[in-house]
Order: sequence, then C-alpha cells, then structure tokens
Amino acid sequence: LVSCTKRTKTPKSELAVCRYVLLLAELEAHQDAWPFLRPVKLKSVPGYKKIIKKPMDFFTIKEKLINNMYLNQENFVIDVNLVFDNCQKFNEDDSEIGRAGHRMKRFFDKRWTELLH
Ligand SMILES: Cc1ncccc1N[C@@H](C)c1ccc2c(c1)OCCO2
Repeated sequence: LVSCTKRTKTPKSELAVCRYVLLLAELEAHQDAWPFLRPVKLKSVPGYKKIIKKPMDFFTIKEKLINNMYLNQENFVIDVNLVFDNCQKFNEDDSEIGRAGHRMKRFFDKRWTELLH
C-alpha cells in the first residue's frame, strides 16, 4: 500500500492503513454487503441521483485507500458511515436493502471498536 521509498507516513499511520484494509475486506466479505459493493448505477435507480448527494460504496473506499486518500482515520470512518447513512435515507428500514444496511452498520461499529482496543 505505502511504497517503502516514500517516507511520508509515520509507522503509526501505516498500522492504521492496515487496520482499514483488514476491516474493508471483512465488510466486502460479509453476506449482507451485496448492495454496497459497487457504486449505485444512477441511471438504473430512479431518484437516487437527486436524493443522495454524496454516493459512496465499498469499492470506491478501497480505491481511495489504495491511493492514500485517507490522511486520517476520521475520513475513512466518514466514508464508511456515508454508505450506511445513504442507505437509511433512500431505503425503507423494512426492505431487503434497508435491513442489509442496518446489519452491515452494526457489524462495522462492532469491529471498529474491537480493532481500536
Ligand atoms: C445501496 C443501494 N441503495 C439503494 C438502491 C440500490 C442500492 N444498491 C445497488 C447496488 C442495487 C442493489 C440492488 C438492486 C439494484 C441496485 O438494482 C436492481 C435491483 O436490485
């Protein structure tokens, strides 16, 4: 992830990046991840483009991670929570995607807390 020649990152933040990569892999492997793996196709989901101002998905987060775009952990958590907030905004709680979103959020919150201690 972080090329050895670039000494721009302190070891601490390299550990943080590894934590994000691990956690993201767990999110993508989760059985309820299917609605969040790739960007929502704005042409095929009526209303999504208008209602959701900042679309986000796990693949986009992975790309940002690989391109070192998360300078601090907050921005990583902000993007992950954006996936779940968008889901709650657009989908009924009592819907396939809505329920998947709630389960994924609970899983993420639990793992994030565990990885921090
Ligand atoms: C996270 C989310 N929120 C609102 C709408 C869609 C989605 N996900 C897309 C990938 C998606 C998920 C499921 C689908 C689909 C697209 O289009 C065809 C029918 O099933």
